[in-house]
Amino acid sequence: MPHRRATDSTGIRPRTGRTSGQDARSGLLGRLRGPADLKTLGPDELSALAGEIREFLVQHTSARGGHLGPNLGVVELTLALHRVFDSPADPIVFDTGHQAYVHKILTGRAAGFDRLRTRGGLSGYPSRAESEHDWVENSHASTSLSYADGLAKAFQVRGESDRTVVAVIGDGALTGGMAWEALNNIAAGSGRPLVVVLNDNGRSYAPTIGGMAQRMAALRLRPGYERMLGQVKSTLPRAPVVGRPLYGALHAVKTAVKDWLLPPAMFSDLGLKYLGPIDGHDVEELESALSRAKGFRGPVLVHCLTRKGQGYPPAENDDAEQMHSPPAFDPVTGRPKVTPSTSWTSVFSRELLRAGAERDDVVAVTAAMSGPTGLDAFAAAFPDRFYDVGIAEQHAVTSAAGLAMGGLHPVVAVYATFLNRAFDQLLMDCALHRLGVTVVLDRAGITGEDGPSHHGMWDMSLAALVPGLCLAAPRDAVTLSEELFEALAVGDAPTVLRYPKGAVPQEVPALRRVTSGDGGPVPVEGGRGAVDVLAQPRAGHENDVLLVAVGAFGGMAVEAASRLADQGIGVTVVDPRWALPVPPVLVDLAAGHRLVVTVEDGGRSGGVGAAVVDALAGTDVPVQVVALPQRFLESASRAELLIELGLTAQVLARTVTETFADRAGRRSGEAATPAGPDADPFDTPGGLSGRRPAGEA
Ligand SMILES: Cc1ncc(C[n+]2csc(CCOP(=O)(O)OP(=O)(O)O)c2C)c(N)n1
Ligand SMILES: CC(=O)[C@@H](O)[C@H](O)COP(=O)(O)O
Ligand SMILES: [Mg+2]
Repeated sequence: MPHRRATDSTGIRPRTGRTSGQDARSGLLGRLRGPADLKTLGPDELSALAGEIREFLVQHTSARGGHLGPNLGVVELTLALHRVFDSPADPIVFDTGHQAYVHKILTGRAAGFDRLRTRGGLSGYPSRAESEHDWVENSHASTSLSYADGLAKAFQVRGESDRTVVAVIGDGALTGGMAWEALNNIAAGSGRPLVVVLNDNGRSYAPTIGGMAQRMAALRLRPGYERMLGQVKSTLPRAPVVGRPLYGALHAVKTAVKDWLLPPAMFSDLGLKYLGPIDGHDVEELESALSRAKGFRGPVLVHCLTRKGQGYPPAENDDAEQMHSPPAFDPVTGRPKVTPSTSWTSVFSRELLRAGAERDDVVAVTAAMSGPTGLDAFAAAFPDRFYDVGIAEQHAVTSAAGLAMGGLHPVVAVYATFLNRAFDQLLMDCALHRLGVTVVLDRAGITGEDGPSHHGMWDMSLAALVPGLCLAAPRDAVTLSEELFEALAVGDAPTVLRYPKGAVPQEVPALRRVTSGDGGPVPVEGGRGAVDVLAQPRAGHENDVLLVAVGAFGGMAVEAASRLADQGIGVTVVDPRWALPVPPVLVDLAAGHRLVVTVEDGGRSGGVGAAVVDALAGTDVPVQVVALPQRFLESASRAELLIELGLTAQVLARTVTETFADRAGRRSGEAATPAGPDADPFDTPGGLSGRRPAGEA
């Protein structure tokens, strides 16, 4: 349904120059202390406020990036929500939470946007520490309806029948299976006041896929629907003219006419009352529908048609993603402020395209993120071998198992943190059946400003649990290409590749590739099992330290080795390439060393370091594991967090120096670090976090 473009009434006139919290204190925004202040505003003030909010959003996301498109699309919706419901008594749960900036502005946090998504600043997602109005911090999609179902049941048990739970879920998030598990339960909760607000802008990043999305798109495009709706609406006098009661009655007539014309079978067949579709940019219409929904005192779905990027032409006209989550950009043109350097994602995209051209059994699967994971080029070149399954990682992995059973080699590209969703599918649907499915994990390790539920720090611990699964962590573009093609050569086990967010580092060349140890040649299948030596010590120090650098930390380890050589400590740096399971040749290489140190961009519990400790348990070689602490890491830039956690060449060198001096002679086979999963590896002597080595700034 083509929306009245807000630019007609609230067109954004972005100001150039520095943004400042000052604009949070000017105009209507400046008078806003909290949701209660909204209830006194009239239609014209609301329209003006919507315009101010849009301008505010553009100014503040342009500084450091952020979820501009989604938030521009929910300005009127969020205004109406806070005018109809009484947050926080009535919980408003935002699915994924990336579209909660307006909610934050309306709940007294506008001034904090100067430091949006910065270390210690305003989170880009709801934050319970920030406000009583915030409920869910997890940014993984499709969870809101389950939270809402639980909250509604809790209020029922506690006899708090005057409270209404509201869940705001996008059409994309609604493609997640968990959402339908929840809807099935919500629909049965007749006595529980729960309003599901479907924020339907027709897109995740790209247009939302699937039969449901097609059905809902039809609601917008149905011939005559818009005209009919317009005619019915135009006969409908505005509330101030006839008074709310009559307006409400006439509105009910209009809705009944629509329902009759467009019975929303999807939801009503579930037993869920359905209101809509509503113009998601008409505050008056939204308030009327939401008020009716609130009055229903049971489960009801309000279907709001919105537009991602509404009111800001660069976002409206961004056909790819409608500025879903742009990096810092020029507020006037919408163009990125910085031209991105070659990213891991772009290298993967290029190499997968090459694989697709060489092999017609290679197919690609995305969970609604073809752009961010680098599948767009493959999709354009091989549209019949590309599948977007929606925000449905579980389905993505098991349908890939089906693709493999059918004789193809699927490549499933997801962000590392979202693989958590599909662990059982990887374990039981892929590995148990010994299927050649390749999962490529972008944003592995510390990601940055998206905070704790986005850091990709769990994948190696999960992968290590899966019998038969092989995980590779490329250290640069060359090894990404090698290891991708090695993965595609594996037809009898799942393979995983993982690399971090951002720019791919300079090539880290190998001095040599070791495929066998003292015990004679080690079976190296298609590259798996071979280990790259990246640096080796001067004569006479060959057995001092073996530094096992996983993936993108290869370059840092080589630099640390150089620092250590200056201190007379000999370090052999190796990249295990296929890091899980631990290559046998690595065990051979470790033998005889006075100390083994592992360093990885992943959680310490059950990661590569833990696996190396296990592999060397029977030897007399002490092992120091350097990894991410097993806790939820804050939101900050990747660079800030790496420095804060001591994952730099300088601190790594100091750690090795301390450990070497202090522990290299310890009793046989004992891990140099207490390997308890909750022990913070950085608190060991010479540890990294909390206590910095002497002389560290
Ligand atoms: C489990 C999971 N997979 C993928 C993502 C990445 N992601 C963030 S927002 C988004 C699109 C959400 O679309 P929708 O729910 O329609 O919200 P909109 O952005 O359109 O407001 C995706 C795929 C995620 N947050 N969680
Ligand atoms: C909310 C969400 O999950 C995504 O939009 C994510 O924020 C994008 O992350 P990148 O910016 O790293 O692609
Ligand atoms: Mg959407």
